[in-house]
Amino acid sequence: MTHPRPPRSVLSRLRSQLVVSVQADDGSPLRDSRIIAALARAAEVGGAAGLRVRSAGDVRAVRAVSALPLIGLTKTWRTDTEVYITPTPGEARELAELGCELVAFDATRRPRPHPVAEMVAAIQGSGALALADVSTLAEAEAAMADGADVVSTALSGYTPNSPRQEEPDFELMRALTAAGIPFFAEGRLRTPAEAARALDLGAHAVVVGSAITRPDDITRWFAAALRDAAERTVSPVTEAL
Ligand SMILES: CC(=O)N[C@H](C=O)[C@@H](O)[C@H](O)[C@H](O)COP(=O)(O)O
Repeated sequence: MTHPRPPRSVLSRLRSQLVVSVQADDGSPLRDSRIIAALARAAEVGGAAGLRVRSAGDVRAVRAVSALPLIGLTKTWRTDTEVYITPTPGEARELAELGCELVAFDATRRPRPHPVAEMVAAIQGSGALALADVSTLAEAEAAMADGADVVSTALSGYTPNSPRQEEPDFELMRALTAAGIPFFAEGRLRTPAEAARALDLGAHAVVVGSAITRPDDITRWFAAALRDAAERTVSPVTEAL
């Protein structure tokens, strides 16, 4: 059976908009589809124009409460490959068939179970747009040549080929714009100012996850900052207590 691809107007709907990634990691107390659906609704109420959601179960739960465009993905860790974001055509097809307008998949240049072109064909053939998660400009160029509709900077900092850094990869954003490649800015965007800067650098849309939907991580950032500060100074007033 062939599926019509969603109109690319989904992309125009997302132009210059905020997409919220609503994911809970394994082991997080939030890893429950009902909680993910509530977080997704909260993001929608706050003004998100799209949602990025992990797993078929979470996609079903979010679809039931929101009509926003969905970017679906799976995270499947295997021993034979480092590729874990939607590694197989079967997973991609399931997400598209559940109604995700876009399916995100790892399009990095590492040993992979399925070629990028095969993933793109599976996604587009099931009626969704193919969002290639990349870590470098070269990977983005290759993914576009293989037919991807748009790329995301989601994997910069997480592959051997990309710089590990605390900041979002603004350099990669600049390079993608210079190369004329449409991209979603994603990864380590922590503040509204950083999100706005990504748009200034040419992002089509901006995807924010942890800073909005991972309170466990946000707590870690605050706790670590306080630990560092406490090592620097403790006020004598406090010391006396
Ligand atoms: C590297 C990887 O596996 N990224 C995942 C991709 O879906 C998610 O864990 C991130 O939360 C998402 O990319 C948004 O980024 P941030 O949470 O930094 O705003």
